[in-house]
Amino acid sequence: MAGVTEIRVLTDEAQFRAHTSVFRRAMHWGPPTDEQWQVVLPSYEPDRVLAAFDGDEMIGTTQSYGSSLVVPGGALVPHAAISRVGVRADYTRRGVLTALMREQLSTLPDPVATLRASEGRIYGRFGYGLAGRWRTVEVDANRAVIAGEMTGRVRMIDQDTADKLLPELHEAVGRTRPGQIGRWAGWWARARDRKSEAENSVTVVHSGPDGDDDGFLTYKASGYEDFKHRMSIEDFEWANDDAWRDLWIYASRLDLVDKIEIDVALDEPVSWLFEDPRVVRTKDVFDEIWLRLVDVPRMLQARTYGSADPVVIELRDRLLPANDGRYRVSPGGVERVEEQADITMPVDLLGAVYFGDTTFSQLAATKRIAGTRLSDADALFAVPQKPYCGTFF
Ligand SMILES: CC(=O)SCCNC(=O)CCNC(=O)[C@H](O)C(C)(C)COP(=O)(O)OP(=O)(O)OC[C@H]1O[C@@H](n2cnc3c(N)ncnc32)[C@H](O)[C@@H]1OP(=O)(O)O
Repeated sequence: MAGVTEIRVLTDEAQFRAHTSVFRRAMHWGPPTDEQWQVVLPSYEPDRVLAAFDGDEMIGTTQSYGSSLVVPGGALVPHAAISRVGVRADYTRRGVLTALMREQLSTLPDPVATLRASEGRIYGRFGYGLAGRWRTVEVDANRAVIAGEMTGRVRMIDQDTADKLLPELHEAVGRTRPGQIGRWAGWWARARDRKSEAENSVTVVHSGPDGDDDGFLTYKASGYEDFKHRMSIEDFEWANDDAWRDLWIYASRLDLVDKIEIDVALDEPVSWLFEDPRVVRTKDVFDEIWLRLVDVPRMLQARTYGSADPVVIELRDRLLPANDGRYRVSPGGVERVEEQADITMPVDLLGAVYFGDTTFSQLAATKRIAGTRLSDADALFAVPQKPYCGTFF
């Protein structure tokens, strides 16, 4: 659509509302009502909203939310959460999204971006790699026995208290695992609204023996049948193993609950909690984090590495050529070099291995990358914990 599509930064509320409508239409949803719009508005952050225009008509959208991201080793880096990507159905497959992505990536203030993809084939070409997945598990609550008692205390809080406490608790306990992100004001506004719609949404907070709050759980029940419910855990964060285990004890001992459903990290050891590990069944594994390394040198420096001999990676980045080049990765850090490369790969696949959800050897087996010294690269990028975000946007 060269020559017709113009990308503009949107600045006022009327444009933001049109932006939401164009995106929602692309998703086959209707425009927001006045009431819905009041909930959506706080998610529009100045300088982060882009739209494609054909003359005066808005035909495509994208935006980002300012956030933070935990990388392997525990550092927190500024992060753009990308959302509301849509192109009007009468303008698709003419390069509108390509123009939006180009502009967005070249103007982002953050060194890294992530998104949740509606389809698996859209974002690789723009340098996003599938970097983390979640596992949906179902627990048979009737047979779910956890031996022993709680070490701390769980208390139920009302909605007003949750509105104040959860953002603070998330800052304190919800940004420890690689892949977890800071939540922005608009995210909390949507979460509050969803909870007020579901009148039976409940939040409990955990405190340890010292009395300090160190975890929380938000859940709701549905599907009442034969006096039993299905319980969905919608938000669950903790600072330590005791808080995690105590909150699971609470959930598994709730009366009138038949099944518990929750999305967890691939390596969360839920089955080991229960006397009978078969009470936990994996229903699905699905992609969660699509990661775009925007400033590759900075992001490679931000994470830590395992011990192995150094490896030189030659990187190609079609949309951000400043990232092109060779990087020598060693346990002590990363530097740009001119020497011969061991492994050659595009930026989306560097995103895929960045959190350690997949490995260089696995990608080489599929012929997606080529190279030698793959096991050294695997050891350098190996992580003790699988990535998981747990914040949907
Ligand atoms: C983070 C989020 O918000 S996820 C939500 C994403 N939005 C949606 O799914 C809403 C419905 N879909 C849409 O709005 C549009 O189809 C979009 C945004 C996915 C794509 O927009 P388009 O303007 O058609 O993309 P564009 O024309 O730039 O396509 C670039 C390339 O990607 C390919 N492509 C685009 N969308 C898809 C897709 N859904 N499946 C497969 N290939 C695709 C195109 O074929 C094209 O390939 P080419 O360069 O080899 O010719």
